[in-house]
Amino acid sequence: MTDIWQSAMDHAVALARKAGQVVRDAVGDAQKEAVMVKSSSIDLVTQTDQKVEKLIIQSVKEKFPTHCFIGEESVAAGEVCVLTDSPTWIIDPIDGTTNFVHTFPFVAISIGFSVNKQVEFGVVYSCLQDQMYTARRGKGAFCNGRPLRVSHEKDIRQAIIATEFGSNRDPGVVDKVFSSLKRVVSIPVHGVRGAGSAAINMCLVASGCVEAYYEIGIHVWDIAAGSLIVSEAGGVLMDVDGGLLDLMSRRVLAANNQSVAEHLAKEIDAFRVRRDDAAS
Ligand SMILES: O=P(O)(O)OC[C@@]1(O)O[C@H](CO)[C@@H](O)[C@@H]1O
Ligand SMILES: [Mg+2]
Ligand SMILES: [Mg+2]
Repeated sequence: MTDIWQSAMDHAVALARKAGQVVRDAVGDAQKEAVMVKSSSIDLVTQTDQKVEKLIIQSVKEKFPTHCFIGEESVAAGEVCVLTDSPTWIIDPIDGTTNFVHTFPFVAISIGFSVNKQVEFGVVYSCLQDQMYTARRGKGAFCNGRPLRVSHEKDIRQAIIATEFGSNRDPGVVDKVFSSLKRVVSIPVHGVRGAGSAAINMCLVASGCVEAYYEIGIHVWDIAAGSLIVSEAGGVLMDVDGGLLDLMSRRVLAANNQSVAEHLAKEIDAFRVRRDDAAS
């Protein structure tokens, strides 16, 4: 049976590769680039983020003129951020802009594609590592064409957990982030890591390198593609409170299996943040 979204997915992979070249060409010069700030002094954006998002959206518009977009830098420029049932490209042109600015080598282009609010395919290109992660709903997840499978570990005490400190440094939020982290470290788990990119953290879960990843404060463009890559690699997704994942809620927990996920959810202070689709 023909896959109606195959040509869109092929286009996404080609665009991610092209965008990755733009990012690789710029990374050495990133420190010379004007680094601008968005929601806070540590929420960074560069001209390369904006250039890559334009490149992707322009090309998709030419090929699929009826499709919709949620793009990180377009939303920052005032576009609405609402996930509808229409075919929608959900784009993070550089996930890991802080890494990009500092030449820390985990920088991804993340492209998710949803229809009826369900992610149909996800593409995450870790461009400095030249690792192309892809997933098509119902057809598995791959890295550079090699099938991905989550870790078999069932005991969270034998696990590595990925998380991030986030870009909200309000003292009350920092307290909550650290109290969760203290509980997780004290389970005790084998270790805690963070790549500085939600998309890459999710690909690490899908690859079996880490058992789980959680974060509060991410956006839909950080996790749309990665969420399908995790589930197609056999993993589970949920809200940090153990409920159903809501792509717009800015909270995510991805794990290799239900038992690790549920144990982790019990340790997290699941505070709420303003939703991506909150009316502005
Ligand atoms: O603004 P960017 O680079 O697209 O993305 C933000 C982000 O890198 O920051 C978080 C770290 O707190 C990551 O989990 C998330 O993906
Ligand atoms: Mg991001
Ligand atoms: Mg970004």
